[in-house]
Amino acid sequence: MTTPVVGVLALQGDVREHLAALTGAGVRAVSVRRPEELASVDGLVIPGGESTAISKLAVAFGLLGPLRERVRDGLPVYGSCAGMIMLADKILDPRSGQETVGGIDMIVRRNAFGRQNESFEAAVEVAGVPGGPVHGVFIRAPWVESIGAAAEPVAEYGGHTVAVRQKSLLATAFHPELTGDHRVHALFADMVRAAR
Ligand SMILES: NC(=O)CC[C@H](N)C(=O)O
Repeated sequence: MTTPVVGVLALQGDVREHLAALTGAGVRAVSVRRPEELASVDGLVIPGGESTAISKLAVAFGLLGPLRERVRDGLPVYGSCAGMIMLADKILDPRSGQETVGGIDMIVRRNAFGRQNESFEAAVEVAGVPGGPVHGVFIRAPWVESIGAAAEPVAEYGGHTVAVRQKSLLATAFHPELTGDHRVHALFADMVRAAR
């Protein structure tokens, strides 16, 4: 089987770090900025950054509709932090005009762990990631306020769900792409291979 091609939505956020982590996890990583680019990938990462900006740029670049369509058709997608917010069916405190792609049956609270200067790092056990806890970097991180029957919590921190999986969709409130540990991206790469 050929190596899967995984895109990173390159509108705003830490795109380069995800490209590097995906390469480290053994897939071919490419930037996605246009609908034609989205059409040709086997999986997609929505990076950390600012979900309001990513949402507005997705609309401006004509990507929101195609993103929703590909998610509906089963495209594997992994979202970290702002990307988790983009994958939520509902967010509690959207800025005006903020849209999500949706796909995961959950309600997410933005900036739930506090402001930039309340960012923190913690060891987090993630179901499906072997070899012990991952080093979770939480930067103005969301948490999952509530989760529907279709979705499965795969990590908790401080009494809150901080990672979720629903079929071929994966979301983490933290940023494994900033740590040099590629195990979460490797889990996602396996999900992409399984979906092909
Ligand atoms: N590190 C992050 O991606 C922060 C997410 C940001 N708080 C948002 O609402 O989009």
